Amino acid sequence: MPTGPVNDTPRGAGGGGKRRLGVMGGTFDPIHHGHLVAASEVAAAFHLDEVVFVPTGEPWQKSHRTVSPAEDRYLMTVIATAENPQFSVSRIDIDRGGPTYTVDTLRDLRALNPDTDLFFITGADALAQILTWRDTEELFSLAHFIGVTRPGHHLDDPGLPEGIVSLVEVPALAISSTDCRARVAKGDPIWYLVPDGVVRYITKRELYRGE
Ligand SMILES: Nc1ncnc2c1ncn2[C@@H]1O[C@H](COP(=O)(O)OP(=O)(O)OP(=O)(O)O)[C@@H](O)[C@H]1O
Ligand SMILES: O=C(O)c1ccc[n+]([C@@H]2O[C@H](COP(=O)([O-])O)[C@@H](O)[C@H]2O)c1
Repeated sequence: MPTGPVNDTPRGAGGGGKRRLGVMGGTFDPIHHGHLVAASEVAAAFHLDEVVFVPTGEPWQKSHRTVSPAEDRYLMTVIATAENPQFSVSRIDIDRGGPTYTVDTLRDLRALNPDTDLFFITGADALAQILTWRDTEELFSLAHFIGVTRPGHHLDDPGLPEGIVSLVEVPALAISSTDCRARVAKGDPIWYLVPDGVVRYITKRELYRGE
């Protein structure tokens, strides 16, 4: 359930039966069970109708490292979410091209989904960086933000305007994409850290072997 020092009631709650769309943005290189559990928990706690996973095009704050091709990250995200009728995947950030800014993601999703309240889901580490994102004033006007707990990171409101962020405790899964990539590179298993289909896709496409 939502916890924390901030207002737990999203602005859209009870807002005349509007559709409630969760947005899970990420590089998903690869997608893992930490992402899926976070989205599932927030969907339940905030009575979301759907959660759309949005793989980044070019994640500008990860420019210090090589990111796998967008099509591989997109397909892994589709494979991982395919069985859940509440989950979908959007190509908007990939197809827009160039560096990915969440303000563009949310603007585009607003245009595509009239009469819908947006809930952007972030882990504690991403939330801590949010004031460094592009156009934060407009960003915070487009969605309610939901920060979720993540092992190794402290979850706190980093100073968003009042009522914009809710903090939610989710089951602790100490999984990161970085660790999954390192495991594949070393020949260690990633079974049960990522969905089975994603393990098979990584093997088929020989991702992460040379890292
Ligand atoms: N284990 C986890 N628990 C909760 N939230 C998570 C977890 N892993 C990632 N997230 C959140 O999911 C979103 C997308 O994360 P991202 O795709 O960058 O995965 P990552 O594991 O952090 O990747 P990397 O290790 O390559 O930086 C971010 O908001 C991040 O905080
Ligand atoms: O808008 C920005 O400037 C911005 C900067 C860094 C990250 N983000 C978004 O935060 C989400 C998680 O990013 P990442 O890099 O942790 O995968 C993803 O949707 C990114 O597009 C957004």
